[in-house]
Amino acid sequence: MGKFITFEGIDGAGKSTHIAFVADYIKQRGVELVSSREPGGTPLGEKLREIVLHETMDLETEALLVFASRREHLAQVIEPALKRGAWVISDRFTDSTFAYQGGGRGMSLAKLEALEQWVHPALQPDLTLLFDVPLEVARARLDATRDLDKFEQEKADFFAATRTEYLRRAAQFPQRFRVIDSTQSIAAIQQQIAAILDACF
Ligand SMILES: Nc1ncnc2c1ncn2[C@@H]1O[C@H](COP(=O)(O)OP(=O)(O)O)[C@@H](O)[C@H]1O
Ligand SMILES: Cc1cn([C@H]2C[C@H](O)[C@@H](COP(=O)(O)OP(=O)(O)O)O2)c(=O)[nH]c1=O
Repeated sequence: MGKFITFEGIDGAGKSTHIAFVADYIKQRGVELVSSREPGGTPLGEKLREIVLHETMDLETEALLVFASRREHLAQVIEPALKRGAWVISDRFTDSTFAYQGGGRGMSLAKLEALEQWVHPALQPDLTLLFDVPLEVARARLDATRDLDKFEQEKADFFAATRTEYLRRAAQFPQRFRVIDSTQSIAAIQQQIAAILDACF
């Protein structure tokens, strides 16, 4: 079996910045690597991503759509890759649903746990890198760079609740989570990530 590594954090925390670095670091070890993202990662999942990121909908519809995208991602990409011994890195996975639909929007965590049990009863990431920053830092980074999607336009209290739920998950599953202080410089963060990855080989 390969290894499954997920990247998490509130929008603007710096996740995307480090994915290419991690991909290169793993490939240098001669390991087959699959790099993917959620919502998305498959043709159907990418269609669902467009809908989830840009349309207003009932909260439970939103949760069901991200889990539908995930089921397809697992079936088509993640599970076959891990079985053949490849490593998979995913920009977001189920912790995002707990943080955004659970923490941010207030959906019952018990319902999300039921969906998680349904969609991937036996699989959890081997490693989850949680990029953690204060809200003001994330907001300033976002404002400086890009047009904002539906989630990125949410207010500070939404992201405060999202961040709190991420940190709760990290405390609940300390064996797979590594919380990275993303106020550090990019170089310092990459040094920390390299040390974390070295321990995985
Ligand atoms: N450690 C850092 N220090 C300063 N700027 C950063 C840092 N990490 C990321 N950034 C910048 O912040 C912005 C958002 O980063 P990004 O990786 O796109 O965040 P995310 O994928 O978590 O939403 C980008 O312009 C990026 O260059
Ligand atoms: C995977 C997932 C993502 N999301 C949200 C979080 C992000 O705001 C958004 C995906 O954006 P993101 O992955 O941050 O992409 P980009 O870097 O292009 O902005 O989807 C959920 O609300 N629930 C989920 O389960």
